[in-house]
Amino acid sequence: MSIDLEHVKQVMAEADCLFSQEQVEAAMASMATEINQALGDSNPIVYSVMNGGLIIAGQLLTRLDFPMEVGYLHATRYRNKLSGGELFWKAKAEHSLVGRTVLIIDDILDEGHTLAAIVEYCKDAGAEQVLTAVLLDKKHDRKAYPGMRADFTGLEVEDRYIFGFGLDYKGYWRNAAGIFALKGH
Ligand SMILES: O=P(O)(O)OC[C@H]1O[C@H](OP(=O)(O)OP(=O)(O)O)[C@H](O)[C@@H]1O
Ligand code: HPA
Repeated sequence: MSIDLEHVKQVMAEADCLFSQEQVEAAMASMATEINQALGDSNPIVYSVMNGGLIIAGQLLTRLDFPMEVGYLHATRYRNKLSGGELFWKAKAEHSLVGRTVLIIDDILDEGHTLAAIVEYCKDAGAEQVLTAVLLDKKHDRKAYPGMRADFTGLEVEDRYIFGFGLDYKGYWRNAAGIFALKGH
């Protein structure tokens, strides 16, 4: 489906900037410090969750200072819409996860169904320990289970439709260097 580029530009022009690039980078630096302390000796496999996890993973990984293997998983449940549906797997792990520590990196824990399913998948595949890191945790009471949190969180974000730093508006603005909220949502 094609989208009107003028509309895409208008969305950015009208959006509210919730966090600047500097604030996001400071949050990633704090996450990296925590992850370096927690996982330094665990020889983990680190997976980014495509597509949204691409930017945060790329920028977080260079701040991590220990040996690791890196790969990606691709699971999606929003598919360019503003609300989530059933989880659709596009790519699963290429490594054996048996006995391994796995770190999953994603852009956002919104309702948490995506991360919950990925953690379950990794455990079913034999991972000894599965940890999760998200740039954003959206504040609301609709989590997959009460009190759900990632092991490492960068920033808490209000309950609006968010884009930038990997998060998209209808497939666009993943490249935006800040965290933005859609006008009226
Ligand atoms: O916590 P949840 O409510 O499950 O939502 C979070 C997930 O939604 C987004 O992915 P999406 O399905 O939009 O695919 P994308 O990464 O390709 O944008 C985001 O990147 C997370 O993976
Ligand atoms: O607020 C959001 N924005 C973009 N993608 C998302 N996936 C889950 N929540 C969001």
